[in-house]
Amino acid sequence: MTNTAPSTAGAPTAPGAGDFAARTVKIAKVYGRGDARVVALDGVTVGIPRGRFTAIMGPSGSGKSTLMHCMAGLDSVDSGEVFIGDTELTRLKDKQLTRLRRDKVGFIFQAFNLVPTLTALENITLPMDIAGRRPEKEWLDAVVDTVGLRPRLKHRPTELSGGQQQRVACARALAARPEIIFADEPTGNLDSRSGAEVLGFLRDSVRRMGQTIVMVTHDPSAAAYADQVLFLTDGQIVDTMVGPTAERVLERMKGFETGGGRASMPAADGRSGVGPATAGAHPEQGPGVAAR
Ligand SMILES: Nc1ncnc2c1ncn2[C@@H]1O[C@H](COP(=O)(O)OP(=O)(O)OP(=O)(O)O)[C@@H](O)[C@H]1O
Repeated sequence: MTNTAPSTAGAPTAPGAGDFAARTVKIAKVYGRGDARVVALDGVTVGIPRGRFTAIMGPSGSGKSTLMHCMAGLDSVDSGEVFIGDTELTRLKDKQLTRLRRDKVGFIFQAFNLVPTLTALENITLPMDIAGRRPEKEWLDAVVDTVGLRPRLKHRPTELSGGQQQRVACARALAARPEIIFADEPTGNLDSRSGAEVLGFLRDSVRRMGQTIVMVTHDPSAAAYADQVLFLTDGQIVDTMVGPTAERVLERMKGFETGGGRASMPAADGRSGVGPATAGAHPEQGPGVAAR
């Protein structure tokens, strides 16, 4: 895969806010007090480009899940702003936030979170049933075929393999055509073959259906399915890699272990580092900086 990020000089304009399915502006999140105080997010400014697959990586405790939960409106921030599309989440009342999550956000978790008494198809359409929305038949058919579930639609979760259950969870997230899907370690409970299948479906849904997906992962091979990888350490985004490969992601992660976190110099090929990576750039900062 080649780097598609334009050089700063060649970029006609910085991407606008409308190019991002979700974005944050200087968000901070602190847990605990006194000796127990932990700065989980330390002023993160980032945009998640529409119609792209973005992975978030970083050492354990770097703030990946906190960032995802704050962006998805599952957790609150202490300061800063979070947008899903044009909507600023911190200004919403609880009911409005619940509605926004229901209508605009899809989730895929490590534990598949399927309802055991419902069939695969009933699980897929459950969020829309709860919202009182009728699934669009053509779209639902396309989703079911994309994840290869047609022969299994009448099966209950216990009659499905782990990989098939996660495909049901992917279809459930895709079926409602959300603005953005957040996936938290979606392959964490799967063997490598089922994991590769699920990642393939996620990538296909981005390529073929224009879905926007953000995925937290520890696995460089999983991150390599994404269009870009954001690297977090100590609650800050320190690097962006466009067109990742498992080898380059692994190499970058090793740099964090050896203390190479913040001082991320662009690689010689310009494909990594706080360099000309427009994909994760924030509109207020122009191209070239993914955060801060
Ligand atoms: N509810 C909480 N109360 C106190 N501290 C928390 C809480 N949630 C997270 N933290 C702390 O915030 C920091 C960031 O946690 P977070 O779970 O976002 O990291 P992570 O990068 O997702 O880690 P991992 O890869 O291990 O899942 C960690 O130091 C963690 O201990």
